[in-house]
Amino acid sequence: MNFILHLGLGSFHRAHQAVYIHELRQQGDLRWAIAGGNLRPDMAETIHALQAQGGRYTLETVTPQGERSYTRIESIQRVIPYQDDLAPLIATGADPATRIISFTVTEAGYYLDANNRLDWATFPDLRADLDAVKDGQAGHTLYGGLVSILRARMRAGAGPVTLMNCDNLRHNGERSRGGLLQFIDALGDGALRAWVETNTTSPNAMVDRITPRPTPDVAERVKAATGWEDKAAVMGESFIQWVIEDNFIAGRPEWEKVGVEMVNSVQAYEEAKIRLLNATHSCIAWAGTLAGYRYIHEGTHDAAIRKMAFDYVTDDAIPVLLPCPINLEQYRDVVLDRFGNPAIADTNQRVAMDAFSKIPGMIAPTIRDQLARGGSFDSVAMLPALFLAYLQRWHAGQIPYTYQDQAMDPAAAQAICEAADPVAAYAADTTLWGEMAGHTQLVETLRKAFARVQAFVAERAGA
Ligand SMILES: NC(=O)c1ccc[n+]([C@@H]2O[C@H](COP(=O)([O-])OP(=O)(O)OC[C@H]3O[C@@H](n4cnc5c(N)ncnc54)[C@H](O)[C@@H]3O)[C@@H](O)[C@H]2O)c1
Ligand SMILES: OC[C@@H](O)C(O)[C@H](O)CO
Repeated sequence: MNFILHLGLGSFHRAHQAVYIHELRQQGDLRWAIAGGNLRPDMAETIHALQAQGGRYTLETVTPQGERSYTRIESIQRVIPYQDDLAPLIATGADPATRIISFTVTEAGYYLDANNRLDWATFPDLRADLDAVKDGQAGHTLYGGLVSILRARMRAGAGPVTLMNCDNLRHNGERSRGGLLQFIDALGDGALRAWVETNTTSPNAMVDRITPRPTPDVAERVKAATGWEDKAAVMGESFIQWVIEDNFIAGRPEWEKVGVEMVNSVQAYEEAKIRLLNATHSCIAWAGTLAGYRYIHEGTHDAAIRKMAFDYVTDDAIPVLLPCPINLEQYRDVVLDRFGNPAIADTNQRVAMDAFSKIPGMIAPTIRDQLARGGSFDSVAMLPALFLAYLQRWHAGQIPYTYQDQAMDPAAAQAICEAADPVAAYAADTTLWGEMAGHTQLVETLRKAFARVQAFVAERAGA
């Protein structure tokens, strides 16, 4: 049997990649299975539960009409519990039966700046990881972890392996490969660099299925529907899509038999997904939080919030994506319908997170493209303006949930909020804006957008 070693055994992997392999196995193709674990000591309870359940768990899916279905997923054949030296993960990665190493480590797990350079200055944990790997310890960022695994694989002569990124990141294969090679260069390991260049490929991919953080009621519904006491149940929308560039150096599952689109270039799909779905999702989460909503579907059904999202896509995002083989107006409408499904009950908390990675990765590119073509970017500017208002609430301790942001420097965020001119300070932040930081048109457009956001917030406060 061939293995995919997956790093980052979160909800999304279990509602997406694991489902496709499960479906292949259900068709009788037992040639591939998944081994998975985390690079960090998080989700200990879920990993423990998964291990106790032999890697099996129930997936609940919900259609736009609210119909629910339950499937017991059996493709994760090996659950690798976390240990500090990552020895079991490294051993699995160095096993010749492992032909693909895939990963979901969140958008914040890549540490790249707008020029695709590793941002050592902003992310001290990256430097700490490099030092740990230099000292012969296992790395715990994606790059340090992969170096530990790939060095062991090279030494074991275990052969080529595909590195498959499944995160929402533009050019996700290429960019994470670039980060990995820079990390190896910083280590000064020329032999590993040469081995990686010859023995690995990194296909780009677009992944899609809204997968909320499972709440206790998922397990309750699973129990009621199946009788199974499942401590690792997940839920997602019925919609699912995966488009992958067909660039696998050591073989791959016959994914096309279960609906995966294998293509030469994923670019049109990823741009549509990142700009029309992910950026819009963040818009609704930030605006929805400011308006006092808890769930994404509530903000989606609020006419003012829906208009901000619709105008952003229509006025500013679609024009810079044309020409495009995808019908982008239709894509926009389907996405808004998906967000509006109350049965998904996805929270603003999950979607609002990691803005300091999502703004540069998902929103700034549209501003950059509009600036380059001399176009207006009033509608897209509403998104970062919403986040500035959100950040000010966070600073005032008024966000009604914990805001998580791995890329945010709290001191820099505090300085923005306390500045005499917060808009100018925000527009000057290089983590968010790269080379556009401080650009006059950026400052002025953000200022106008922020005034509109303040009017929206004031109106809601008075309502
Ligand atoms: N949930 C969705 O709707 C969805 C849909 C499409 C794509 N994705 C992608 O999957 C990612 C994870 O989503 P999820 O729902 O599984 O989240 P999750 O919180 O359930 O899991 C996050 C996983 O990432 C790992 N991780 C987090 N930060 C890391 C870091 N800095 N270095 C190494 N590992 C790290 C954790 O160990 C965990 O395994 C998203 O950030 C996104 O890129 C999610
Ligand atoms: O925008 C937040 C994402 O996690 C989103 O749920 C996902 O990308 C949908 O595929």
